[in-house]
Amino acid sequence: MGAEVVIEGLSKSFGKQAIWRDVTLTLPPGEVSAMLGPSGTGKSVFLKSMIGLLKPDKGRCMINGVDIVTCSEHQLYEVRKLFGVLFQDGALFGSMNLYDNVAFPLREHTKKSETEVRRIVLEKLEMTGLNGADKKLPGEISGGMRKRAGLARALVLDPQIILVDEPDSGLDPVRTTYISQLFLDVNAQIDATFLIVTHNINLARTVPDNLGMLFRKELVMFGPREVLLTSEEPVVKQFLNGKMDGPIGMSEEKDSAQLAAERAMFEAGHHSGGVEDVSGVPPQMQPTPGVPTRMGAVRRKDRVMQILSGLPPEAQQSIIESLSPEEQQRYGVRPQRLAAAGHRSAPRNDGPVPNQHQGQLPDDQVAHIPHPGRAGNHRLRPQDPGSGGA
Ligand SMILES: Nc1ncnc2c1ncn2[C@@H]1O[C@H](COP(=O)(O)OP(=O)(O)OP(=O)(O)O)[C@@H](O)[C@H]1O
Repeated sequence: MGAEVVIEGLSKSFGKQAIWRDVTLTLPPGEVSAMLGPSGTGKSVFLKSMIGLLKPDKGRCMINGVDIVTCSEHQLYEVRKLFGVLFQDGALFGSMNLYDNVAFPLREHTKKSETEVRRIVLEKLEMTGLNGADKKLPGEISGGMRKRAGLARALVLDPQIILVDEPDSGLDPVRTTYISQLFLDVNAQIDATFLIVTHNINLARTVPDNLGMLFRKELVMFGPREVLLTSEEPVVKQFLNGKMDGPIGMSEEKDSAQLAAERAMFEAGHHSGGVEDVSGVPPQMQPTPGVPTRMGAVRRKDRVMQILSGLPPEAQQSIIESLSPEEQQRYGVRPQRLAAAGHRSAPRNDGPVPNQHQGQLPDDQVAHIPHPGRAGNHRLRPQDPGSGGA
C-alpha cells in the first residue's frame, strides 16, 4: 500500500513573496488526490516541497514517520526513493532512447543486473502502453507518449507516492483522458498514493478520490471529491466553470473595484466565458475492465463513510447516491429523495468524526481567505452540517 502523507501548517515563501501558508492536509494512502488552483498559486512549488527539492519555511510534511522539512540529508535521500515524479514534459533525456531513459533510475540507484533491469523496464513500458517503443528517442514520439514514458520511468523504483505535475499540458482532451485512465489503472495495480496537480476540470471532476484547491496563498479546501464539487464557494464555482465572473482575475485575484465593474458588465449582458454551467458530481472513472480493483477506492469508501456526518449536506447526498443499494444498506444510509418520503437518510453511526480535516473543514482548518474590500477575513465554510441533508 502507498504511503500516507501528513502535511501540517506548511508555509513557503521566496524572500518576501509568500507562495502559500499554513497548508494542512493528509493524502490518504493509496488514494488518488488532485490539487487545483489558478496559475501561479504555487502548485508546482507544493510538489517540489513535498519531495524536498524546495525547503518550506515552516510546518511539517510527514512521510513514513519522517518529517522531510527537518530531517537529515541522508533521511531525505531515503524518503525520496519512495517517490515517483512525472514532470510536465516527462523530463526525459533527449539523447537517450526510451529504454535507457526508463532504465536510468535503476542503473543510477540500484545494483540490479542488466537482465533484471531489462525485465523491469519492459514491464513498465508494457504497463504504460509503450510496448515496442523502447528504441525511440523522445524527439521522435508524441507528447502523450513522452508523458507515458515519464510515468514508466517514475515507476521503476516501485514508488509508494506518485506526484504528477499538470499531466494535460500540451495534450488534447482525448489524450488527457487516456493518461487519466492510465493513472487509475496504475493506481489499481500498485496501490500507490497519487497527487496530481492540474487545471483540467474534466480530469478533476472524474479522476481523483480527493480534491483540493489553492488560492490567494491558502489551501481553500481539501477533502473527498464530493465536497469541492458541490461547494457553493464563489472561487471554486468560478474555477470549475472557467468563467471571468468571480474573484479570480487575470493575474490571480481582483480588487473590489474591478470585481464590481465586471459584475455590472456581466449583468448588462457581456459574455463571462464558459459554455455551460458545470455543477454536480459526475461518476468517477474506473480502472479498465480486467485491471485489479482499486484498493485505495475500497478503503476510501469506508474512510469517507466514517466522516460522512461531518461533511456538508450536499456532499453527503452525493456520496450516498454513489453507493449501490447493497452498500447503502451496509452503511445504514439512504438517499435524501427517499428521506423525503419518510425514510432515514443520515448515517446511523453519529460517533466521533476521525481525521476531520479530510472533508469537514472545521474552524481551525478552514482557510482564511481575505476578500478585497471587506473588513476582516471571510471564512470559507461548508454549509452547516446540521442544517439538513443526510
Ligand atoms: N525557485 C523559485 N524562486 C523564486 N520564485 C519561484 C521559484 N519557483 C517558483 N517561484 C514562484 O512561485 C510562484 C508559484 O509558482 P508555481 O510554478 O508553483 O505556480 P503554479 O500554481 O504551479 O502555476 P502554473 O499553474 O502556471 O504552473 C510563482 O510566482 C513563481 O514565480
